[in-house]
Amino acid sequence: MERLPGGRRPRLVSSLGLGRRSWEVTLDEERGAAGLARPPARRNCFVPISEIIAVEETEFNKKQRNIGRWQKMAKLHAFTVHYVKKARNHRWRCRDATFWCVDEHLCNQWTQALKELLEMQKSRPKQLLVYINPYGGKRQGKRIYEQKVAPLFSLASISTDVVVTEHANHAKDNLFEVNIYKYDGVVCVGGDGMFSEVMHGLIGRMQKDSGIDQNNPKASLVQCNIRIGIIPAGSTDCICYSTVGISDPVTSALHIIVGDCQPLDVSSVHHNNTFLKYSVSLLGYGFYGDILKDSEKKRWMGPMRYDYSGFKTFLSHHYYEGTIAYQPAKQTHGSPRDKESCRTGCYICKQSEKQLAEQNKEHGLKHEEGEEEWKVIKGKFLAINAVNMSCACPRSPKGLSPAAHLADGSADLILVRKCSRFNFLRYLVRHTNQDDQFDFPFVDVYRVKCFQFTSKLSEDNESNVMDIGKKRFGQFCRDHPACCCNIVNSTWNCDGETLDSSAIEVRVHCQLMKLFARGIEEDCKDEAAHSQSSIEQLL
Ligand SMILES: Nc1ncnc2c1ncn2[C@@H]1O[C@H](COP(=O)(O)OP(=O)(O)OP(=O)(O)O)[C@@H](O)[C@H]1O
Ligand SMILES: CCCCCCCCCCCCC/C=C/[C@@H](O)[C@H](CO)NC(=O)CCCCC
Ligand SMILES: [Ca+2]
Repeated sequence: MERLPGGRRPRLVSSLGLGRRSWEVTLDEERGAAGLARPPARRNCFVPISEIIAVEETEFNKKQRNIGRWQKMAKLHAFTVHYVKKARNHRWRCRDATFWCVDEHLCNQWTQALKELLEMQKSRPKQLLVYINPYGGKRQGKRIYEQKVAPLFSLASISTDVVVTEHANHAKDNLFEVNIYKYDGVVCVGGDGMFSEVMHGLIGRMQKDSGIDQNNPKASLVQCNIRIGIIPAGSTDCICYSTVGISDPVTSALHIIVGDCQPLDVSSVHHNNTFLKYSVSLLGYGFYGDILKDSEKKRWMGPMRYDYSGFKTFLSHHYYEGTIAYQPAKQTHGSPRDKESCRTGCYICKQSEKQLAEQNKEHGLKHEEGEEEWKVIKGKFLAINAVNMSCACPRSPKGLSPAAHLADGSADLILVRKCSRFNFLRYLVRHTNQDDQFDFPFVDVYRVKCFQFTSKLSEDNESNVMDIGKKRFGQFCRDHPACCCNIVNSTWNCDGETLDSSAIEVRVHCQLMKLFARGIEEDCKDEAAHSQSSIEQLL
């Protein structure tokens, strides 16, 4: 085909068959879309090129019958376009449309042009490294990958190296050994814990290869440009749900195929200049730490373990004393009490991206310590939750902090002070409905860029190292036996992994890594326009 200046193809407009009818089909490179219209009524629809999964020549007679007289008159030539169909609740599905015509040359011209345009989608992965946790969630990871995901990858001509993990940390250790640079992305099939493993492997490997010491809490970490794709097959799947809007393996596979990219903030957790963990979703002490610790003993229950341990922990109603010091995130434009949530193309996250690029230009990788003041809060808390993202999941569809941003360089620090069981239940119920969960006198929320926490017990231990009599681990408050003030420490729940250290230092690293996702898309308000734009509706 002849090219226009700049190498572009002229607009391709042809009369092609689809189903039993003839359509005016357009390939508009400038608009980045392929569309079809049916004269004279001109009902039309367009599919963005970026949402076409694959194009293939089709043996017409095998696939399509019943198109009437055309089939008898001449040999028909056909090609099939596989594309993304957006359904309700952020669910994506793969649909196909087979176009036919009598002119073989025209058919080849269309197939060729579409294939070339797909080749030009440079953000699409060609080679992926896949880790499957066969024991995550309901133990369906392998089946989900083989039946729902692998066929789509193969349709999109993505080649894969697949590792089914044999033990915990298998994926993480493996990422330090393989040549990760030959892959366009790493896919984890499992839950938040499996994602965490892959993220630790990738971030750790990047720092190792760049000579950066992860034990230094002030180190500026090297961004990881190898994207991670999450095929949800775990118990909570909070990271997938909060970044895609649904926990659905086919939807996630399609986001990987079309090459979506969503930057993500990562918090580093240190104790005494020793690196402990990274966190992207929930870093929770008290309620969520205790649930996790109890539920780990009941892994055999599958996802139900969280309901069982959640109920038990709620009844135990333990609170913990400690001190939190934090630096507010002054550079971000939002607030945790905003009514707007982080959505695809989020303005606030875009601003943070610009700031980050400017900072890197000015200081390179050198970390500039801010002069901002530290705020200090002492108290008795039922829960201390720091979230880098909303933490929406099927159990809590708007999450623990509905206005938290995926990539603004900050975390929301939620402090739930000692209160009655009834009030705590009211707070928990608001995780699941539309009411404002921060509108309680015993709940405070701050947007922070870093914080430190020291439990009362570790403060006491530090100041009275010699006074062994004061270390009464495992006992309850002697002064008030019925007060539920537990003088043992709680545990940190770090993205679903336990962390026993009760004195930690946390810092948010803006957009340290990237996912094959695009954030949650705005709901299509105009349902009529939405349905009109689907090929199925036209046929
Ligand atoms: N082959 C394996 N055998 C045992 N444990 C494994 C294996 N592969 C991975 N793991 C570990 O299993 C843990 C839990 O896995 P995963 O996150 O997939 O499921 P989950 O805990 O049910 O879901 P969620 O994290 O969403 O609550 C991870 O921390 C991971 O390190
Ligand atoms: C009476 C109704 C009360 C209902 C209360 C429901 C509250 C649900 C909130 C869920 C918040 C999930 C936050 C995400 C945490 C993940 O990083 C982590 C790893 O997967 N999951 C858990 O710790 C699992 C945590 C599960 C807690 C139940
Ligand atoms: Ca954030």
